[in-house]
Amino acid sequence: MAAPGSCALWSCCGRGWSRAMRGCQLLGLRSSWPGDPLSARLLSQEKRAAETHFGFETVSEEEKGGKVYQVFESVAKKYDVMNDMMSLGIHRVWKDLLLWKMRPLPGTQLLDVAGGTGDIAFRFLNYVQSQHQRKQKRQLRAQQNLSWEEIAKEYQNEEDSLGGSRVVVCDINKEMLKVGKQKALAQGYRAGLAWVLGDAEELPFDDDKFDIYTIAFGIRNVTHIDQALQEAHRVLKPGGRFLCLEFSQVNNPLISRLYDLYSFQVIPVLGEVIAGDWKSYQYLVESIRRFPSQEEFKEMIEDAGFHKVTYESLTSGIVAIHSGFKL
Ligand SMILES: COc1cc(O)cc(C/C=C(\C)CC/C=C(\C)CC/C=C(\C)CC/C=C(\C)CC/C=C(\C)CC/C=C(\C)CC/C=C(\C)CC/C=C(\C)CC/C=C(\C)CCC=C(C)C)c1O
Ligand SMILES: C[S@@+](CC[C@H](N)C(=O)[O-])C[C@H]1O[C@@H](n2cnc3c(N)ncnc32)[C@H](O)[C@@H]1O
Repeated sequence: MAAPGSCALWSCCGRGWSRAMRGCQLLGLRSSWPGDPLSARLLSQEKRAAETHFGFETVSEEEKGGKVYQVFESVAKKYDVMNDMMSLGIHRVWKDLLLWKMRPLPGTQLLDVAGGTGDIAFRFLNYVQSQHQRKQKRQLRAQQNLSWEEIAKEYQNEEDSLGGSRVVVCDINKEMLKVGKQKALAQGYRAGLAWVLGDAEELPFDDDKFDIYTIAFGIRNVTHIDQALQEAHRVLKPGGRFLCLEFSQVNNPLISRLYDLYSFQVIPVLGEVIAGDWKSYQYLVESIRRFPSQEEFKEMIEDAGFHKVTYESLTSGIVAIHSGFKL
């Protein structure tokens, strides 16, 4: 396996330790010796608290990052085709809806975390480009006496065709980014697009930098969701918006039965047949069941400091889009 975002794993272990220390400090135990009974109890509680889930499996927090890395390293090349096959193309509609909800303005600086192979970024670039072109056409129509050279010049500046908008795709997985970059090249996306290797829990960006933060089908895989939400809050400018598209809780009992059947009986089989990878797709369906409900996730977003948090369930709650603002 390639180095699984080695810095991310280091920082994960480091954070576990520093959290334990911070907990002791808050309890006024800074000078206590790990050998005394109270400290030993606190440390063993900390050790238990450091367990988490990888699908239905209980694993240590340190292990989870590496396992998630392996999943996406393994599926990267077949990722896009799998999504179309498994969802019969429905994931495209969900992603389009995320963009329609976002309605980015000219000049928007977007950070797409866990951006993988670039689906949200490409939609963003299409959206801002078509908005900009519409505006440009309106302006050119209003200026009747321009020469053809002036008109041609308006259309030629590629950077400017986005009206100053930019998107940064940030993902922890080298293989997913590699597929994304190849796709961008093949589909002609170049201007206004950057690819950054980074962990949602420790974003490599300054404070107050972006207008919009998106995370689509990503947050479910993160070890410390609360930490990722705090990072989203940190990197957004005041007034900036958080948008998350993620699997959620189905609210119709009949659809829920069919959904379970499809998820557990069909998806891993498709994973095996198309991508030669049953386990990764078993993890996908298990991780979906482990993810908090719409209301629970809304509270987590509020706890991270976001305001005006709302959500919209799509396709009977199979997925939901959560939105919040940094004020
Ligand atoms: C490793 O981690 C991952 C790997 C990835 O490739 C992707 C992700 C993240 C995910 C995305 C980027 C989104 C795209 C991927 C998916 C949507 C796959 C996950 C799918 C589910 C958990 C199930 C829900 C699927 C859908 C809503 C798509 C529509 C599918 C159907 C309508 C099923 C049609 C299938 C058949 C007719 C085949 C025969 C099926 C059976 C014998 C089983 C019984 C099933 C049914 C009778 C129908 C199932 C009905 C539903 C699912 C309910 C649909 C409800 C409505 C349309 C309202 C990643 O993390
Ligand atoms: C299901 S894919 C979603 C990709 C893309 N957003 C989409 O909608 O198609 C999940 C992505 O989350 C990434 N990921 C998992 N844990 C992460 C973390 N801690 N930080 C950043 N990205 C992470 C994976 O590498 C993977 O590319």
